[in-house]
Amino acid sequence: MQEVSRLPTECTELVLEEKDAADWIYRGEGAANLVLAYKGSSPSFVGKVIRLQKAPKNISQSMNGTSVFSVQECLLWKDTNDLLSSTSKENVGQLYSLHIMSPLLGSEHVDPGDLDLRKMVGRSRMVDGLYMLENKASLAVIESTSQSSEIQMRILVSKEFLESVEKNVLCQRPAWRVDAANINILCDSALLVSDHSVFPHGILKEEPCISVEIKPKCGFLPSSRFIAEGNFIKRSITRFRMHQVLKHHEGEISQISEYDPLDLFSGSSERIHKAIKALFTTPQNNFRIFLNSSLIFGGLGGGRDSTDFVMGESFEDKMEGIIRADYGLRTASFLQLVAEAIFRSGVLDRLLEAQKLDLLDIEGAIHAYYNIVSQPCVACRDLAVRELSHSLHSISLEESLKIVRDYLVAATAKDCSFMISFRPREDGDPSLSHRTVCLEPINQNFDYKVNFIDLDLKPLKKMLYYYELDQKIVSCYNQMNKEHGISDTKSMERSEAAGI
Ligand SMILES: O=P(O)(O)O[C@@H]1[C@@H](OP(=O)(O)O)[C@H](OP(=O)(O)O)[C@H](O)[C@H](OP(=O)(O)O)[C@H]1OP(=O)(O)O
Ligand SMILES: Nc1ncnc2c1ncn2[C@@H]1O[C@H](COP(=O)(O)OP(=O)(O)OP(=O)(O)O)[C@@H](O)[C@H]1O
Ligand SMILES: [Zn+2]
Repeated sequence: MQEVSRLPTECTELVLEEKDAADWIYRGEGAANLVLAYKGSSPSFVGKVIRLQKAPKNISQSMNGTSVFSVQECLLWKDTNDLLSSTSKENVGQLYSLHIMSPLLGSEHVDPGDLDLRKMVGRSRMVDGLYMLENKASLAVIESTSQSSEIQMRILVSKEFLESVEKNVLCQRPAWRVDAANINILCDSALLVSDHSVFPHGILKEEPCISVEIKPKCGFLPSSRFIAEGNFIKRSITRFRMHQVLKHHEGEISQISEYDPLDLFSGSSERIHKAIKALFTTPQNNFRIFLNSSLIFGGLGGGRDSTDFVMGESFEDKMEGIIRADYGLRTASFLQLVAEAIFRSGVLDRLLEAQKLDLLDIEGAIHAYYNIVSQPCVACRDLAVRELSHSLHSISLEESLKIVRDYLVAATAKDCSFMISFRPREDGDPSLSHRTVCLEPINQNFDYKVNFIDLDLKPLKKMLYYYELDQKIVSCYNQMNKEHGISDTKSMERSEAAGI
């Protein structure tokens, strides 16, 4: 607690009011949050984005409303520092990202920031070597070793600010996102985080920064012994690829993605390159590119099925002055650069390990879930499943909690995204503040950094939904295979031929 007294005591409260709304512009959104970037000049906000919670219009979509922990969730996360004692449930996401996801993925890739602590209000305390500054709606978490930086913090937002922002961004939001949810205007705070599409101070120095956002999804094939025989296809085709078939079947996408997560997570530079090229061809909501924070490629707001990927002039033209390759070669060079940096960073190795915490697959974890909620197991209504999995219903509560906890952590790792940002490095620049990668064919160096985004806690009550969706994905895939005369064996042979 002593060190905390070194922190400034005279603080000014930060509240975003209606008059501030014009300074915040639409950056993007997912199912649960809407993100705004700052275009004003206040030093407190330059280089930041705010993440606002959304409120689903349809109650059945409100799975993410983790405003209150259930009794079982309290059991699940009881050993996680501070998660349950947080004064505001909105802070849970931050603590989860800090205490659970950051150690798994590497703290250097999880939300570094440089917000001025003097703007922080409220009381402070120290927990496990971390400064926690907190008031009713704000929380900053600062590593005790950190000189001047925070990780992320909440700021207060007025209802009028939210209403005004909601109006301003409406025309930029994809219609299907507008239909699904609005900004939650009952929320009185927002998460303020570093804008990962720029380098710190990049805007002020006017250096070009090109940033790629990738949602890689699950990068391994499950091998759990609890997978039912009828679902064996899961061992040879990724969930992503099977889910594509379902999405296509349901008209959610008009084209099957060429991307296969197994390539991206393969650890082979050639296959990573193949994955990046496939993502560029069929970006869906898995790939977008920003130039100086503006989207230049891919769908805004989690575009599901954009066919018009490039905004304005061609991507090749946009790379002029950034990639020093001849006209016609810049796009290919850039994709090679992205692949090379991902390969060298090793960042996906850690993400894959986190995803693999899902040891038993949902077909195993679902039984542990029912042990925890003490309800009749829905999966065991099927006799064959009951026989295969009966051992899971005799394990201890602690074992069940561990299985489900690990499953949910893995679910976050399977759904998060990362942003990899590049800025050309001046020849002869001796500073070594970031990692550097060289685009060999043209001998051009770039600084790069990698940051994970969307490391939210998944609610326990999603387990049944996960089980049902999994069954739906597999049965749709099997059905399509049957209709097209492709047997499981043939699918497996194809996968093997593709080197999977
Ligand atoms: O189940 P999935 O794989 O479809 O993942 C959902 C994502 O769909 P997609 O990546 O397009 O297939 C989905 O993304 P979109 O809304 O489709 O862009 C969400 O990320 C969802 O998470 P949450 O409900 O916001 O916590 C994701 O749900 P979780 O399964 O991660 O809980
Ligand atoms: N820190 C950040 N820096 C820059 N851009 C960001 C940042 N956080 C989010 N974004 C942008 O905002 C978009 C939506 O954010 P995010 O993925 O956190 O939403 P979400 O609703 O939690 O997503 P999901 O649908 O996966 O649950 C991202 O796709 C990204 O383009
Ligand atoms: Zn069961």
